[in-house]
Amino acid sequence: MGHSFPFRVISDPAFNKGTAFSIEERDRYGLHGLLPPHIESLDEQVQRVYEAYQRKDDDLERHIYLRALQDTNEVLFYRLLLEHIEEMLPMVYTPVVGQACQLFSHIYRRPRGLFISYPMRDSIGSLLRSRPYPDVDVIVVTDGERILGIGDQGAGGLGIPIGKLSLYTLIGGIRPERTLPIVLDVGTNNAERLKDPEYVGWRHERISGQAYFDFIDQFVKAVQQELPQVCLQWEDFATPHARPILERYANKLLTFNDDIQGTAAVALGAVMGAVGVTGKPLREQQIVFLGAGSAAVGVDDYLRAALVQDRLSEVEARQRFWMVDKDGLLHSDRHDLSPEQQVYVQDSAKLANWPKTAHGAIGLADVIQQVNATILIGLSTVGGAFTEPIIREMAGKVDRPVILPLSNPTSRSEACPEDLLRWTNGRALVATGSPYAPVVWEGRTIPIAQCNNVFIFPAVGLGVVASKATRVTDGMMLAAARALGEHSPALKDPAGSLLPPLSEVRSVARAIAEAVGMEAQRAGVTPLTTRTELAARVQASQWLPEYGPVAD
Ligand SMILES: NC(=O)C1=CN([C@@H]2O[C@H](COP(=O)(O)OP(=O)(O)OC[C@H]3O[C@@H](n4cnc5c(N)ncnc54)[C@H](OP(=O)(O)O)[C@@H]3O)[C@@H](O)[C@H]2O)C=CC1
Ligand SMILES: CC(=O)C(=O)O
Ligand SMILES: [Mg+2]
Repeated sequence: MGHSFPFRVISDPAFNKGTAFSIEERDRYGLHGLLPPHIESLDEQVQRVYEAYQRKDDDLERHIYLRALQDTNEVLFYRLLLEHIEEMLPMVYTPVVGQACQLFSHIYRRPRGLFISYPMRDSIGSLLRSRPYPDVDVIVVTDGERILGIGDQGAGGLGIPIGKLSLYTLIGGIRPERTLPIVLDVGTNNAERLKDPEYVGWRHERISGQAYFDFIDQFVKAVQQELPQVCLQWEDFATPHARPILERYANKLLTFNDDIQGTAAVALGAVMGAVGVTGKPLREQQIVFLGAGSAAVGVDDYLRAALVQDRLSEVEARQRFWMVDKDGLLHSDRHDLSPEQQVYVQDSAKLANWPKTAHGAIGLADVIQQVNATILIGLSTVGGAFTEPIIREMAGKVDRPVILPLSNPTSRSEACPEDLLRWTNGRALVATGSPYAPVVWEGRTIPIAQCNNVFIFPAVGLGVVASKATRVTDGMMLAAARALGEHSPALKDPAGSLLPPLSEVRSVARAIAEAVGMEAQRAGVTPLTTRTELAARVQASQWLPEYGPVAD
């Protein structure tokens, strides 16, 4: 038996106001009796749910509580988050969302988003037509294979698109009912998930090779047919799939890969802030990376573009990168590298006298010993890899070492800020992928910036929606990075954070969205308008969680 509309209005999280429904609305929708008689304001509701939240005594329970609130009343969920953004972002996003993905099958409550599983590959169009709301501005899709730094989570990976889209709404102001999280369930190679009797995904090893790419093609075609204007964001795909997918579709639809392009833009923004503090121009930096996967190579590509803009030749710019992966430094004698990685190899002839392992590999410690590194970036998934000797060695050769351990979640961070500041006598300029509390050093409180693509993707979403762009170009992402860099508190105060505080993230998102929209016009991927008109559209498009009239 289906529900009548009066019941739906309180069971649909996009329209539900709970105890805030007015007398007129209660009359109109027949809600008397279903709700307690006292009518609350949104502020009173926020107070009540915050009290309930504070009663939870572990982070996973806090995550579950917030997700349940999101599935009950979205305005209230987003208002609560907005008022407690620093406290709650880690609960809906990294690090706690990692645990939520691992335990997805155990904490699953209500449907949100779409499961598109491989056995249903010939009905993707009809699965998309089951979406709860007709108009969609942004899809975040994952196949669950490289969830943060914790690997293959199969269908549990859906937790990431749900979390990312919450931030598109919270920060970018994309209306909640116009977002759609999707998991492409192509199986899992995670033995623990496969043997878990409660696993909710398709119990099968991952589909690979041509069959995998054909499936992606079927998905993209169905999206183009059903939602031709949507922005399709790829998230947490493993490197062998992430780059080919991006290259195949970037020029054909409104799409981007957040781990490659969003990470690159935020890292460039943070580096710009850091370079402003050190006083040493970008063209004088030597940049060492631990990790050479899709995130790291994405960051290389944008930093390289910035180095060339700073008057280095293409060849000189490439030589500034020292990339270390599991098999050591990337150099010209290695035959295991992808074309994107080969751009960053060092000439092996120059390394002849460097110390090497028995297998001929050059590790991070040796690179730091041989090179006067000024910037050290971690995108390796290896918690604690920036050890005390490595950091002390680096800090012995540079006044203000820039150290960015960017891997997520917290357990995978290459170092914790407190150690980095201790080992460098408070001189390091630090930003991390997951959030950390400020560090007190010799009586000074040092804020730790969260260098995470959360500063970019919601703003890019807002920019493309407001400007009606039809593509996301690298130029638009670089414009986002520059706009973010200009908001670095460190530019005004050398003791300030490299990136803005979360309390300013919505206003910074508007500035980034404008820069993205202007660059989209320059690139010819959106109709022309004035900066003033664009700014007005950005402002008007950024939804604020407030109760409005209920749609009939
Ligand atoms: N802060 C942020 O905004 C973002 C952070 N990230 C984080 O970045 C990390 C990496 O993501 P991604 O590039 O997509 O993942 P990949 O798996 O593609 O990359 C990991 C890289 O690290 C290397 N690596 C693994 N173990 C070691 C080791 N012991 N020593 C040296 N190198 C090692 C891998 O080498 P090999 O190829 O040889 O295995 C690979 O090059 C994740 O933790 C993710 O959470 C990602 C996006 C955004
Ligand atoms: C932040 C992010 O996108 C990641 O760690 O994968
Ligand atoms: Mg990611």
